[in-house]
Amino acid sequence: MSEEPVPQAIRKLQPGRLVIASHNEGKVREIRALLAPFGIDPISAGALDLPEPEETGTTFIANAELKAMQAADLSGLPALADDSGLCVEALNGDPGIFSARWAGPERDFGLAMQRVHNKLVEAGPEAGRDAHFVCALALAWPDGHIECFEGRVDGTLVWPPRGEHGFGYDPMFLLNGESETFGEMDPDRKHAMSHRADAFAKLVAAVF
Ligand SMILES: O=c1nc[nH]c2c1ncn2[C@H]1C[C@H](O)[C@@H](COP(=O)(O)OP(=O)(O)OP(=O)(O)O)O1
Ligand SMILES: [Mg+2]
Repeated sequence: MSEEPVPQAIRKLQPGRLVIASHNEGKVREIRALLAPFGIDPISAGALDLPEPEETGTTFIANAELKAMQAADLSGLPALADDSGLCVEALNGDPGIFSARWAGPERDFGLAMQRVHNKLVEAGPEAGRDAHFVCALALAWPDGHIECFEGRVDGTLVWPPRGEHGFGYDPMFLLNGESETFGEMDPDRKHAMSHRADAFAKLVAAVF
């Protein structure tokens, strides 16, 4: 069996030598699963006790960049950050970059999903249920070099939420063409077709 050539960057990303600049367990789990086929076993920002930066950016990319740069700076290791969110067409893209903040300080996504639903009810019966997830990934190197990639998937919102898998808004998101919400889907299936998988494929194509 012939071996795949090992590209330059993957040699630099040695096991235990990449930080996932996220404090969200659900995301860290998904990013670990996406990196596993490359033999990369990353360290999480939480395990390194890195602080959670304030997300002052006005775009997903800007927030991913600031999280990745801070983690690379403080750890001296390459750092991968993810800034993501749910954008609802009838709500002009809300909650968007504020998706985590809609869950309040307790990060209660039952509450966040209820808020989305309430706003759609307020918007009236003609407001559609179309929505998309966005994932911006930023890979920052300790020398200051940074690379960014954005992924997206389109779907519709269901009510009530369905399923116990995943995290965040997964139980109310139905990917176009699917019958199970991201919350009902087997995690491997979600990892293969999510916005995070889309962004990750772009990162792999460019970096690895
Ligand atoms: O696949 C997903 N399935 C469901 N919900 C999702 C997903 N991807 C992002 N989301 C929602 C929830 C999350 O909390 C927020 C991201 O906010 P975002 O600031 O990027 O992440 P976060 O504050 O949870 O962790 P951190 O900034 O430490 O990476 O969007
Ligand atoms: Mg955040």
